[in-house]
Amino acid sequence: MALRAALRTKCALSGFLSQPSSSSRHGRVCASTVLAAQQRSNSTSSKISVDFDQSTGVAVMHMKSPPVNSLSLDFLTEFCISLEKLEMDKSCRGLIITSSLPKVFSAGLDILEMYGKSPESCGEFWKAVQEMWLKLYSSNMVTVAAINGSSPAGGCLMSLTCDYRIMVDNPRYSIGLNETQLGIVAPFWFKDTMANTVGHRITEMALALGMLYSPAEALKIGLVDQIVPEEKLMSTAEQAMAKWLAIPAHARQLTKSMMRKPTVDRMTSKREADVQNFVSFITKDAIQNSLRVYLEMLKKRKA
Ligand SMILES: CC/C=C\C/C=C\CCCC/C=C/C(=O)SCCNC(=O)CCNC(=O)[C@H](O)C(C)(C)COP(=O)(O)OP(=O)(O)OC[C@H]1O[C@@H](n2cnc3c(N)ncnc32)[C@H](O)[C@@H]1OP(=O)(O)O
Repeated sequence: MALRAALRTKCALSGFLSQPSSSSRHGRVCASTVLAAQQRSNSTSSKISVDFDQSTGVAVMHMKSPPVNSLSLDFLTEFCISLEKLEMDKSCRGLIITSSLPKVFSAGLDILEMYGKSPESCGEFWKAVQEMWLKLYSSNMVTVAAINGSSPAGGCLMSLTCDYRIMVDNPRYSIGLNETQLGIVAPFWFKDTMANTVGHRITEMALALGMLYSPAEALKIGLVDQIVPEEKLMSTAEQAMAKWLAIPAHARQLTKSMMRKPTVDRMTSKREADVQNFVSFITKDAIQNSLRVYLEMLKKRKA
């Protein structure tokens, strides 16, 4: 509810995909300049910026929340607002999600939202995570993840909700649902999303061992669809997008719905119980202790 309220308030306050400003009142301008301005629009919030090209119907969402694009409540709220606005704009048919930060696509859920927080805060946070997944997994747009850095846990989930994943081929980057390494458990809908992509057995091993895969390994098991050099990432994403957009929209959307609806329905039917499960699990002393140890390990690794 809090997320929905925040969405309503922010939507009312901020103009999204701000109307391209015509410079014609300042005198004569080149027609192509005006056309280009009319065809592109930009929206920026503190953690997300969106470039929308009306001539292609494709928006690029840049995650820009240093240091690691962790999915905090604020980040998720902004993310969902941006997504909802794009979804409502009938001229927007495709979305590419990428990171503006070097080396990291997204570090996954913000651990600080789960550590030392009240049950109420944890509950609100979890609802925002559910909302992000639901919106992306059932989006009518073609969604492409352009993964230009590491993408553990919630970052991997975000990528998995897209229709197509392209990752930069850099062996320093990794991707996977590594929750068990933190002493926590990926919920059933994280598991379902991965199993829908790479199959049951690979998911079983990957989740149990908290596997993080290099781009080449991820390609091998089908966790990503393509790996490319960094400089080719966006052009490859645009090519993939064009291929998906060439399919008649209603046929593509119905097919996506047919493939994903059982997973979405399962999650939505258990949504409340899932929040309760999360809150009771994450606030346990033993789990809090595991998160503390993991946070310390992250800090030590840095030192
Ligand atoms: C029965 C079950 C019922 C219900 C379900 C219950 C449970 C729970 C399910 C929860 C599902 C959880 C999903 C998640 O996403 S958990 C998050 C997992 N993420 C990670 O493990 C990633 C950790 N981070 C890293 O590995 C690296 O940071 C990364 C991304 C490779 C980048 O490396 P680098 O560029 O070197 O950056 P640093 O490591 O130096 O990090 C910089 C800075 O950021 C802090 N940080 C990193 N990741 C996170 C994070 N996820 N959340 C919060 N903060 C993060 C890090 O500590 C550094 O902080 P500093 O203050 O030292 O600058």
